[in-house]
Amino acid sequence: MLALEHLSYRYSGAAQAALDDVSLTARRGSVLGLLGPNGAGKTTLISHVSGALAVQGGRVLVDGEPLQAVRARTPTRMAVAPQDHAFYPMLTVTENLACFAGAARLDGARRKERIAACIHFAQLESFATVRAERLSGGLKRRLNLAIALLAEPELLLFDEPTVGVDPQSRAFVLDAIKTLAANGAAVIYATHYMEEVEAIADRVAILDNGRVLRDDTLEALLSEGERVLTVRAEGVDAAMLARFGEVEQGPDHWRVRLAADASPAQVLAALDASGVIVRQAEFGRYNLEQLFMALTHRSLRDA
Ligand SMILES: Nc1ncnc2c1ncn2[C@@H]1O[C@H](COP(=O)(O)OP(=O)(O)OP(=O)(O)O)[C@@H](O)[C@H]1O
Repeated sequence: MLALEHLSYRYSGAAQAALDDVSLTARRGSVLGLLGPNGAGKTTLISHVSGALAVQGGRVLVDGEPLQAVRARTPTRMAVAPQDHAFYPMLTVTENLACFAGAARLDGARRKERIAACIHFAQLESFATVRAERLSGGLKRRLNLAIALLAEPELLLFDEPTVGVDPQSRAFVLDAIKTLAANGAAVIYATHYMEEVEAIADRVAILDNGRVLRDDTLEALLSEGERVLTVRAEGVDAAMLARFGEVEQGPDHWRVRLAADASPAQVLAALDASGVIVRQAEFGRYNLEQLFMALTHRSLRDA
């Protein structure tokens, strides 16, 4: 549904591009997890789709048509649940929804029906008459979600919607987003929590320094791990390992992404034959965190 093609963006005065040749697709019925540390470019990317930033280089297409044209004709086809709280703190939950329903040009019976449906979807019934400023962090996020859903958008973008949220609301928000995709929406979910991406995304784009390092199905990214051998040993050098696959040296270990025809047993036998004493060897799956570290040489949590 949404296609970003070679999108590049540099903030005025910035030394580095915030987005550098980013190409990605978001499909109906699917969650695209946008995973990257602070400063990776997630918000910049989302701001393009929300219309907050004008395209400098590349294209943003919705079903093949330029985003700007689609937005001008049907502005409510897409919605963003931003990182910040996007509501009026002095108004109650229902008053906020009524206000945003007006802005989305919903009226009459449909307006009433959508407000009730969104309150119900975000499970905010007990808080309908509570002023937004008095809600907990988790409830505020749920209000953000309810507002984003008012006009039944086909494309939904979430920017770190669970930051500062209690575990119960976090689980609720993740489930709700999964349901929206299952009902046919195209969802982009930006976060730096890889466990959330593992929980809800069908496809994952790993973003760092404005560039897409990987873009693949979650399954494909996770299955890469079956071919990774980590070794802790004295006296190893890269040349001993290079013929078995791609070699990386960590602070106290060597990691080999095994080539298709290499097995962990072959590597260990070769090290043994070279007189290396292996202290520890580990063969297993990459999870997203390890994949991220392998790609960027830093941790997602510390980044
Ligand atoms: N208004 C701005 N002016 C100049 N540079 C900016 C501006 N907003 C963001 N940047 C820079 O652009 C890069 C991408 O930032 P962006 O906010 O898109 O990243 P992010 O992945 O959303 O991170 P975060 O989770 O911290 O919001 C960063 O280097 C950031 O410092």
